[in-house]
Amino acid sequence: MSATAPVRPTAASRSAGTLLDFTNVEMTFPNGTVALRGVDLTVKRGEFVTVVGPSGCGKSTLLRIASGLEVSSEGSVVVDTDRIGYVFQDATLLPWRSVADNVELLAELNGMKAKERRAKAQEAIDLVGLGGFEKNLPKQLSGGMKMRTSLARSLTLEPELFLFDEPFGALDEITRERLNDELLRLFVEKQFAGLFITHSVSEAVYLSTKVVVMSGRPGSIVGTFDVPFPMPRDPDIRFTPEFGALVGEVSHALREGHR
Ligand SMILES: Nc1ncnc2c1ncn2[C@@H]1O[C@H](COP(=O)(O)OP(=O)(O)OP(=O)(O)O)[C@@H](O)[C@H]1O
Repeated sequence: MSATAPVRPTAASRSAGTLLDFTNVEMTFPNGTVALRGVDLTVKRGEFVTVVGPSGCGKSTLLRIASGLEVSSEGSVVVDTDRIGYVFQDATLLPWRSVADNVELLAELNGMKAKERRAKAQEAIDLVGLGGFEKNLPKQLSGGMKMRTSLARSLTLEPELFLFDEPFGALDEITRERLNDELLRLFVEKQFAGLFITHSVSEAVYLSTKVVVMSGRPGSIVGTFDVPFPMPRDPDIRFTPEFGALVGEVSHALREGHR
């Protein structure tokens, strides 16, 4: 197989509710760096899939290929939706725009009419708990509030598939845990499918219906773990022996894949 941009799905994958399907995906950059090799990955409706792996193993590359920002050099990538949300490591807010105007940006770029996008933005702002901060500029926000603004901006487009590139990595633990709970609430309420990147194994297990472990570069998948805990999740689940045991198993696979 040769370089492939994302393509539309077949009837079979559509009926299985598959939104994203990677088969034998490889990524070699023009400078010869092989970032991904033989990656098979699916994300279906109702799933929240988290990818953990060592630094530089190709996690962001995988997300960029899923979003269409990058084209894989080998393999097939099938994406069954146009409504893709993307939240980056950095909130990427425009410093001169207020929270409300930042949240409206994607809808504005997509040509949504002013009245509709204002209503959508306000709904998204309320959903992420930023009501009352609409007029604030980014410099007047905490790190957590910036990420909430970034989340709200993507929510205005009502994504079916939401891609998250380690969005909470720079936040303190309390804020991160709070945002994990907010994200789970949104996942249950808005019913998007998620593909989430993190370095934190406990964050991965807490958020996900499935955790995928990648090896060191070139990244390939060395383990897949179904997470059996029901949604919505009780934050105290983190302190149960079952949760600890699964975190242990994923951590073990991560260490093995990094040898
Ligand atoms: N445009 C590019 N050209 C050449 N090499 C690249 C390019 N983009 C990424 N790489 C390389 O590909 C590998 C994977 O990068 P990527 O950012 O996907 O890793 P990552 O797992 O997300 O890393 P981290 O966890 O540190 O964010 C790295 O070695 C990186 O240097």
